[in-house]
Amino acid sequence: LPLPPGPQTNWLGTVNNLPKVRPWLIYGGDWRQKFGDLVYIKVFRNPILILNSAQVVSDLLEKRGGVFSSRPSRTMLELVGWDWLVSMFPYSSKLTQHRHMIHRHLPANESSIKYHDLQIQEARNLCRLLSETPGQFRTHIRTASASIVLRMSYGETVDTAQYIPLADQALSSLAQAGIFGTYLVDYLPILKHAPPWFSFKRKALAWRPPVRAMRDEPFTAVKQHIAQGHATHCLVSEELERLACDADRAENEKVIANVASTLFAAGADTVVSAIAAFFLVMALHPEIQAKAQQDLDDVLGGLRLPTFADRAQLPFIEWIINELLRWRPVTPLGLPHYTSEECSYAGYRIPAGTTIVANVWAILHDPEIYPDPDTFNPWRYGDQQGGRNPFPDPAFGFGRRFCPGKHLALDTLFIIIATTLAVFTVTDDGEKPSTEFTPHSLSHPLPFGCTITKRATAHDLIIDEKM
Ligand code: HEM
Repeated sequence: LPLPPGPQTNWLGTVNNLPKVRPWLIYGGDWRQKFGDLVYIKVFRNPILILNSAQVVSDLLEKRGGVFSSRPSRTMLELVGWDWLVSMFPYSSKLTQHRHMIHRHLPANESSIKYHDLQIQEARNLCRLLSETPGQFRTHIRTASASIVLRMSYGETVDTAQYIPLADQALSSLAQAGIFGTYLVDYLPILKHAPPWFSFKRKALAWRPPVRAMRDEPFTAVKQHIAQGHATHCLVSEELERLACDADRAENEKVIANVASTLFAAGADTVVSAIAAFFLVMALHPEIQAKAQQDLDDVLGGLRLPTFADRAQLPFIEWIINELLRWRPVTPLGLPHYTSEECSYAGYRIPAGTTIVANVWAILHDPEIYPDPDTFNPWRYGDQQGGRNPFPDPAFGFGRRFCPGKHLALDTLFIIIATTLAVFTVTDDGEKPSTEFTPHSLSHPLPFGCTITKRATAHDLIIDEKM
C-alpha cells in the first residue's frame, strides 16, 4: 500500500518549507486542501502523520488505541532528566501503573468533589489578590492554579512562592528542549553517549538539577512531615500509607513522586492559559460578561459568592468555558502520539514508529462542526442540532492518552470564572487587546493589559466571606 500523501522531502529527509510558526494553520489550511485529512511528512527522516479531522482522529486514536497510544522518544529530554514525566512515557505497563494511580485521585468521568473546598478557597484568594494588585493579574492566576495542584499533591507542605520559581526554571528546559528538531541527538540517539563537553551535553547537565529537584524536593518534604507527625492529608501521604508494608517500596515511592510532580507539570500552566484567555475575552466582549454577571446575580442575589452547588443554574458560564477551550485550544496540536506497529487505513500504509500529530486546532475550527469558528460565541452551545457545536473534547486529547485532569481543570475554571465575575468587571485599557496567542505548543494569550474593577454589588464583606 502507498504512504498517505504529503509535501515532497528534500535530500536532508525533511519536507521543504516546514511551517515553524503556528504550523496548525498551514496543516489544517493549505495542506489539508492539497492533501486531505491525512498528511504524511518526514522531518530528518522521521515519519510524521498529521490528522486534520475529527473522523480520522476518532478512527485511529480512539478506535485503534492499541496501536496509536505510545509517545515518540525524546533523547534530549531524557538527558535533561524529564524521564519521570508521565506524559512522555511510551505505552507500557509502567504508564498503566502511573495512570491507575492518577485515576485513583482524579476519576476519569466525573468531577472530584474532594477538591472542591480547596478550589473554592483558591478562587476566593485569587479575588483577594486581584482587589489588592489588579495589575498583577497574570501572576495571581498562576499562583491560584499552581496552588490547587500543589495542595492536591503535597497538602500544606509546599510553599507555593518557593516552588513556582523552581518549577518555572525546570519547565523552561522542557519548553526549549521539547521542540523536536532543536537538538541533533533527537534524530541520532547514539549521540547521547558523546562526551560531556559536547555543547548539548553541557546544556543537558546544567538543566538537570532543577528538573530533579522539582520532582524530589516536595516529595521528600512530605515524607519528613509524616515522620515528624504533622503531615496534612494529600495524594502523596495517602499513597505512602497504602505502601506501608510493600516489598518494592523504593520503586513504588518513585511512582508516587513521578505522579505528584507530573500533575503539577501538566496541570498548572494549561489552566493558566485558559484563565488568561478568560480575562482577555472579558475585556473584548462586554456583552458576554454582562450576560454571565446577570445570571450570577439572579442565582446569588448579590449576597454571597458562588459554590459548586450553583453550577447547574449557571449554564452560560459553562458555555464560556467550552468556548475558551475551543476558540484558542491550549495545545493546538495536542501531544504527539506514536504508532507501535504498522497498520493500514483508507488504502494507505502507516508504518510502525510514526509520530502522530492530531490537529486539535483544525478540528475545533471546522466550520461544518462549529459554524463561524473564529468568532467567540458561547451561545453556540445552545444550538447542538445535527451534531453541531459539541463540547470541545479534543482540547483534552484522545483515546488512551486522554487528559486525566479534564474534570479537575473544568472545576477550577468554573469556580474561578464564576467567583471572579461575581466580584469584578474586566474592561479593556482603552484599546482592544490583540486576540493573538503565543505560537508555542502550549499556547498563551500574548501579554495584554486590562482593568479589573470591583463591582458595586461586591463589598469587602463578600470577598472575605468564609466558606
Ligand atoms: C485546560 C486545562 C488542560 C488542558 C487543555 C489539557 C490538555 C491535555 C492534552 C491535550 C493532553 C494530551 C492528551 C493526548 O496525548 O492525547 C493532556 C495530557 C495530560 N494531562 Fe492535561 N490538560 C489540562 C489540565 C490538566 C490538569 C489540571 C491535569 C492534572 C492535574 C492534567 C494532567 C494531564 C496528564 C497527567 C496528562 C498525560 C496523560 C498521558 O500521557 O497519558 N491536565 N492534557
